[in-house]
Amino acid sequence: MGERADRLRMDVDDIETVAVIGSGNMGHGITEVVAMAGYDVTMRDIEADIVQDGYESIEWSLDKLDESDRLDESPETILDRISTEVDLETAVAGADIVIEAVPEQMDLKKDVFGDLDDYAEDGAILASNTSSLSITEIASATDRPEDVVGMHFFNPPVKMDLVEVIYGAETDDDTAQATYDFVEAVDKTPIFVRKDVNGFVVNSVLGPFGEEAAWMASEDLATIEEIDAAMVYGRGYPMGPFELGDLTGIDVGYHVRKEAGKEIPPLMESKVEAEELGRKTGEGYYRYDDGEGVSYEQGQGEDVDTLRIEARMVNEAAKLIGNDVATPDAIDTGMKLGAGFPEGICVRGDKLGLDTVLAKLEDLHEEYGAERYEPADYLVELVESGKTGKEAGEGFYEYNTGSGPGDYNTLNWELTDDGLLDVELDRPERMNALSNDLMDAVVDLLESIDTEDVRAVSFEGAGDRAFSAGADVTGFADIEPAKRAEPTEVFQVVDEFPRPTIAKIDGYCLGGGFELALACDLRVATEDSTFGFPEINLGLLPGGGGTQRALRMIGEARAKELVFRGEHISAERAEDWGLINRAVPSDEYEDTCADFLDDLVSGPPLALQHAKRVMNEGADEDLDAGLQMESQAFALLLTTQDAREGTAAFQEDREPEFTGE
Ligand SMILES: C/C=C/C(=O)SCCNC(=O)CCNC(=O)[C@H](O)C(C)(C)COP(=O)(O)OP(=O)(O)OC[C@H]1O[C@@H](n2cnc3c(N)ncnc32)[C@H](O)[C@@H]1OP(=O)(O)O
Repeated sequence: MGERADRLRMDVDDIETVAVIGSGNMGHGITEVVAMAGYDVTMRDIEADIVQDGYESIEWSLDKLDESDRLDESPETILDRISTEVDLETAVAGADIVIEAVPEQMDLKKDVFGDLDDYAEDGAILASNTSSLSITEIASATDRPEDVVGMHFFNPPVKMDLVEVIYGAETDDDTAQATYDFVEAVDKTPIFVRKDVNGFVVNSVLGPFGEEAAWMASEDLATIEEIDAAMVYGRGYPMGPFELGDLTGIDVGYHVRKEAGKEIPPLMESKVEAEELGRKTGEGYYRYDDGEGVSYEQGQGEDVDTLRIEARMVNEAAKLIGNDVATPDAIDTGMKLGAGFPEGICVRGDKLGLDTVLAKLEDLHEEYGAERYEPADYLVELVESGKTGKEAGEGFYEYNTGSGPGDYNTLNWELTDDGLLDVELDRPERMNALSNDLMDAVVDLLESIDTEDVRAVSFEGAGDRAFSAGADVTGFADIEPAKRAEPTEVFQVVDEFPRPTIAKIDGYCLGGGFELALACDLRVATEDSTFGFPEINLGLLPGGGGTQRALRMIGEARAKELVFRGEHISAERAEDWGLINRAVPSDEYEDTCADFLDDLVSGPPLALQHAKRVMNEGADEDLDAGLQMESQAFALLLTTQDAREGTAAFQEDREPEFTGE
């Protein structure tokens, strides 16, 4: 066990050895994640056969990851870190953190925690992977509730990025912080749930998604298919509420609501009574065994009152924030990573207008008198103080009001002292797909930043899988064709930005993502990156300049091959065809990018600006016109201080210092 001078100063660096209790779906998934991150881990279950099944599932999963090149090490190396055990005392001996993942029954969990209290090392973190039970009550089975914390992985842990870190009533801050840091150390994204509320964050907000939909269908306000179609095609959710209910099991949500003493929508009640519980029983809201299964279509449900469902989710978020359970950022991260929402619910609330959301809830409350529509105090407070959302400049978040770039939900940026504007597309859970929000953020950043402070711009994608996998296809249903008939602003703004731009590409660079990279001046990629215009497979064409920029760059035959066939090409081929400047091995990538950027940042700003302009504009002109533009720019640059400095430095055999004057 790691040395700990003072157990209250628990730190992630103290954690070396992990025990996972339970080898079912969650238990073996968590074991795999922890071992992949380099920790020694013991997985324990009550019988040798059961724990062996879990181990074999890990072997299978690691092989699959290996086949698709998703492992940094061999499956054997990772498996070597995993041992299996049946005896609980042996399993937890020496473990710095114990993660319990036994079935969701309070009595069973309390038994396990009672035993952990006896056997686990003094000061070890005792974490429960419960998705719905009270951490405070689980902790009450021990004499050390300050060491007990919730650590809710989502299913399947290997694929899902989110982990909720939940405080019980007595959880020590150091325990919670070390757990949070440990989640990051195993390459997952943690969010704090600072109070032990029913449903934690994700299930609290997600609750009304299925429930309000069921109330609406119970009252014949719309059909199941209409509501699902409206939420998916109209509002961009990855699944309809009924489709999701059938997948997770209608009884699951039903029991959670029953235990919380909530009123149950009649449709949900009748499905549970008839034991039509979803996919697992062959019938739920849809019929699977004897029917066509999920059967909604685009265009259905255009009149469905989707605000009713979204207003209730926004209200849940407001309750969590007002009660200091979670921040808007944590909630939004949770909903995107844990529930696949196209954007955070707080961002969505701000866009809908919190006054609109409040008015909807008040109308419903007046009509039905039901507690579920009662507006959260915090929501009322925001609206009364004029913080009604994005349009007002502040809601759950503060927005940029035009006095310079601000913080963005889907994009991170930093301007270094030497003038590098470092931009990160930040939607790793969606392969950094370009949502309207993200494209607006890029435009806002480039248009509001003071160009004088910038010497070069670099774009990269967050996470380790993609630069960007294209425009966000889930938002296509919202686009009005008439509005899309003009070139998309973001590609123009990047193309015309008066400083050199570079795309740093590590992973998928597809569709609109590829077009963003092509709108940059230069492109450096890892050899493992993949490029392509898959739009044709969606019945579309590259709509962000791809047909035109690729054509001019690589000629008709190759551009048409890319666009017509929609196939992915390797970085090697992209380099060979002249689509990118360099394809380099991963271990040379950062250095190569740094070399490019050093040259751009220390180069003469005015000369770079004019070189970029005449090359961009000249590409569309005949040679004479292009040469004319070039000569004019050359003459103009001769009058600059930078040109004098450059020539003087050459003669004096020193490095020039360009100032842009
Ligand atoms: C004007 C411009 C037009 C366009 O750009 S149209 C879009 C063109 N792009 C595409 O068609 C690419 C779509 N994406 C893919 O084909 C695949 O992804 C990849 C090959 C890039 C990776 O495949 P895999 O490794 O199996 O990952 P995964 O489970 O498909 O993706 C992880 C999550 O990312 C979401 N996602 C990926 N690309 C997009 C996208 N373009 N728009 C919206 N979401 C996207 C997925 O759905 C999924 O999400 P979940 O985990 O919730 O299932």
